[in-house]
Amino acid sequence: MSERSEAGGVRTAPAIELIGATKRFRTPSGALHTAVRDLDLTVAQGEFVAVVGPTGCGKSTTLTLVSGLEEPTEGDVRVYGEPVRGIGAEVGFVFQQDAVFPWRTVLSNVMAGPRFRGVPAAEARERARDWLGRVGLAAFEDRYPHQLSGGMRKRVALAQTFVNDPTILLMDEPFSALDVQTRALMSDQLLELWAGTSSSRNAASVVFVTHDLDEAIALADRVVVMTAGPATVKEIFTVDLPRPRTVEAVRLEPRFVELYREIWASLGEEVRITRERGAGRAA
Ligand SMILES: Nc1ncnc2c1ncn2[C@@H]1O[C@H](COP(=O)(O)OP(=O)(O)OP(=O)(O)O)[C@@H](O)[C@H]1O
Repeated sequence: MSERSEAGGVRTAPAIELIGATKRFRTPSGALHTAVRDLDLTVAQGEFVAVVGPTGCGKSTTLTLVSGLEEPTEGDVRVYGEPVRGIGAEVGFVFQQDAVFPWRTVLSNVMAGPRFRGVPAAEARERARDWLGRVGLAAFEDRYPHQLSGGMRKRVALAQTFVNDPTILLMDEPFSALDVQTRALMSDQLLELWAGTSSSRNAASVVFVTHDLDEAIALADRVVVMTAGPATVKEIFTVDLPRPRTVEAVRLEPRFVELYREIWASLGEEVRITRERGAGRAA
């Protein structure tokens, strides 16, 4: 049996397990659409896994199964060895869209999560300020989201997520709306924040969905290639590049280029299948 951190024990189960997970949705016409099919994936505690796959194949649906927002139609989804039931307190999300409250200041946005979880205001404020410092926004705590750049808003979103001390981070194309340079800086910042959790008992495990194979290799310990929809795991590649990494430097390593070529051979085939099926066709 897995032990929970509240008991102070060491958890032995993997952070995430999807075992034969299948998800079918009923479409507006009443037909059943399979988004995820018989998917097996295990994410170890403290591991950073990137998920790549053709557009519409079922990557986001896979994340929603882990988050507890959706239940699998068949199969099991477990977090620390326990079946997922509803949204777990240990799970943090970062999506493509900003999840900031526009009417609240930066500080108030970052405090919102801990306050919602019952942390007293003074402590929540202290924790929020600590995280705003770590993401380089200490001087901006009184600003409103519309007064920030896209990259700064993303940093607020990261602070908002990490302040809740999640041990599972689900990230769905979190940086895709950013320009290339800001994106690289954000990726480095994410790697730093994630590495900062590794010395603690609650090392964070990350599942990072992206369309960008460069980003996937630069960030992850393993890259999971999904099939054309319905999504299932096609192949998993171990990224044997040393850490700490910075995304701009790691891209120049010969091993990076080799990995890119190997993974693209697998991913490109699925992208072609999806294209041949034609945009918008339901599988
Ligand atoms: N709630 C839902 N009801 C019906 N169909 C859904 C629902 N959610 C997702 N789908 C369908 O499931 C399939 C997979 O969608 P999903 O968003 O998981 O793909 P994705 O790989 O994340 O896509 P993208 O790469 O474009 O972001 C799509 O065909 C989508 O239309």
